[in-house]
Amino acid sequence: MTETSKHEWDIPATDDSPHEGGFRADLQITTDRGGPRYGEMIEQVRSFMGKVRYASPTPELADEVIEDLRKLNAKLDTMLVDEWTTPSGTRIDLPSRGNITLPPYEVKDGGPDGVDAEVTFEDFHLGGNGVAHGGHVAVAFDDLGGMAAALRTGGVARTAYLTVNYRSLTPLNTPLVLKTWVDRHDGRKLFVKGTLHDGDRLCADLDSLFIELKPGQP
Ligand SMILES: CCCCCCCCCCCC(=O)SCCNC(=O)CCNC(=O)[C@H](O)C(C)(C)COP(=O)(O)OP(=O)(O)OC[C@H]1O[C@@H](n2cnc3c(N)ncnc32)[C@H](O)[C@@H]1OP(=O)(O)O
Repeated sequence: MTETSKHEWDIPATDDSPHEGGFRADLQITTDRGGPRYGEMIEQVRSFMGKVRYASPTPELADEVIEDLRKLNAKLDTMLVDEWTTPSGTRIDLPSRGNITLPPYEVKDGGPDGVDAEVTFEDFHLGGNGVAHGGHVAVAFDDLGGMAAALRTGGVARTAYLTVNYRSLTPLNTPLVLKTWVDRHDGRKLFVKGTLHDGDRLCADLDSLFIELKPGQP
């Protein structure tokens, strides 16, 4: 483990919250980790990734960018922590909880009845012909579908299946409305539905099953 494991947010395992596999029952949600400008840092990385998708650098510029990135990677190498203590994924004050791997979304409303979010697929999420890659649409549904399941049960659920029906093209750089809700709840099984709209136009819909995890389930 790295030096940073000594930080106060490194939560020890307890009988109530075993860490072997699965998700931690008491994963701490904070807005402190990463500092006040962590969101800006994520934004810069997102912007960079979008530019990489479209840039055609000269060999000289590629050399420069490689050197710059080596330096940035070396800086972050000094600050690596485990998945439970990184701010990425728990910064609920930031779009997509500060998780760089998700398309940026803002939860407008969320509770046991479902989640209402605004998601924007950016240049980085380009599939082809100027519209979003279907895989990124599925990622957004997976996370926000999982959130609807989690808010219903108060525990963490894992995707058993996820069917996305692509009904029309999903534009980039446009705020879209993504809704998910638990359609049926049967024991540990949560059947979650969802929709993605650009204004009145349905871009995609979701049919999925999430299974509530048992404590310590790998
Ligand atoms: C603010 C913070 C918010 C935080 C919000 C954060 C949200 C993040 C969400 C991200 C979610 C992910 O991407 S999770 C990563 C992607 N998913 C995975 O890797 C899952 C891999 N698969 C598994 O781990 C497992 O197969 C499970 C956990 C899904 C199920 O295994 P299990 O727990 O042993 O349960 P099992 O007995 O098999 O199944 C329970 C019941 O479900 C049924 N079942 C299981 N799988 C299926 C299936 N594919 N299709 C139909 N039915 C199924 C079984 O028949 C059974 O029904 P019956 O006999 O009881 O009737």
